[in-house]
Amino acid sequence: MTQRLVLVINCGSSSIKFALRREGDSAALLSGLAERLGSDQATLQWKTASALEETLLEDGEHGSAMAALLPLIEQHAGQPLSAVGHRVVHGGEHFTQAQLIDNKVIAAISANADLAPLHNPANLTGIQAAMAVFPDIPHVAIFDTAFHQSMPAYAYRYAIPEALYREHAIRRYGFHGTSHQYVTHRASLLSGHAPGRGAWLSAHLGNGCSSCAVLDGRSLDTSMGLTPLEGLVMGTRSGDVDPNLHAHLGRTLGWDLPRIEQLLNRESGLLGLSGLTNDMRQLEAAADDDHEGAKLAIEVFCYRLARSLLGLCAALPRLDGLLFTGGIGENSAKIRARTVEHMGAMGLKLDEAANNGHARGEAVAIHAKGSPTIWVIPTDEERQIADESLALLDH
Ligand SMILES: Nc1ncnc2c1ncn2[C@@H]1O[C@H](COP(=O)(O)OP(=O)(O)O)[C@@H](O)[C@H]1O
Ligand SMILES: CC(=O)OP(=O)(O)O
Ligand SMILES: [Mg+2]
Repeated sequence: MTQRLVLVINCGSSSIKFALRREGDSAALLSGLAERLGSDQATLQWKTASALEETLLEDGEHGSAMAALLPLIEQHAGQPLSAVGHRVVHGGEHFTQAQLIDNKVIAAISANADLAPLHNPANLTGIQAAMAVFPDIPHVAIFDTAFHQSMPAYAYRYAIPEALYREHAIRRYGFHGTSHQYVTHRASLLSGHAPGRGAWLSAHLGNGCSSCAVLDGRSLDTSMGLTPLEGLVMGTRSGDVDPNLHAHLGRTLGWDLPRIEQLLNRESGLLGLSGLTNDMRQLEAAADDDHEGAKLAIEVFCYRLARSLLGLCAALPRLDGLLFTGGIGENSAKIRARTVEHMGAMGLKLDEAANNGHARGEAVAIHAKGSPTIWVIPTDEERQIADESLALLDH
């Protein structure tokens, strides 16, 4: 029997990540990234086992990026696709698992757009563009929120009147579930636990950042909430602020809600603190050159992350390990070191040589002797999405 092929689309506001995966293979046949969409510098990069290529996209919108992907997919597939799996960030309370996309599912994703303004509208654009290009195969939505539906009520409820939950579904949802699920499962295998078992803290640190407590494959609590703004300091998002900030800015500066939303989602976080950039690699370089804003942004990022992780220990009966993943978590020895320095209360300590010597793309243990385990585990949201898409077709 031929192994099935799945195309995975992870559509962001200005980028599309994609992967073509054959069932059972450990590596993607083809993977790539279209970025700076919506600008005149949009590019499409893709790689296979043997090549890495890049081209400029003349009309760099999501639709034309999707159209540019098609010939690449056909060229590398060698057989028809069985499904397209789409990352969808906010699934609300309706979606606890993968869904075959139809008009009803599209309407529900659209209805959740207010709760993930940076993400759901872009996810829908990707779905519609891919459906236009591949109209005859199943399209599957995999939700960032689904994995966190196992959280107990005491973790997901806000301390506000009950009617707001009952009538308006206002509660904590959590995001990056695909990534937290993937890395904690890998950690169980790498650490010699039974598959999926163990008590883990997971730190997903990319442009969006979240932490999560996972026990035996179930999310028990996480740092993001109703929307992907709650919790940690991120690239351009503030994470937690005093909720009275909204009223204060309204009263004292006359700011309306869209202005405040813009401030907290797009102008804050590492960018806001440093006054320089949302990009951690650039911040680290600037901090090395003694840029005060960059140094402070890094300090706040690490301290707030450690505080969140220590807080999440409340959800776990013990700690088997701490996992770092995402662009920052996988690549920045400095961020890992500074964060773990704040976590001595839980007995966590890094092996400096292992932390500094970590090779990109590999899963490695980086803890000192006597410390709970600490791992760097490259995430693979696309692989998890491909697996879940195929599992849905088999149901
Ligand atoms: N070598 C590195 N050192 C520090 N930060 C890095 C490094 N490589 C990537 N990053 C950071 O990772 C972040 C992007 O993470 P990524 O997971 O790719 O983002 P996304 O959430 O868009 O998928 C950026 O802040 C980038 O600067
Ligand atoms: C939910 C979220 O923050 O996603 P991303 O990291 O892709 O921005
Ligand atoms: Mg991400």
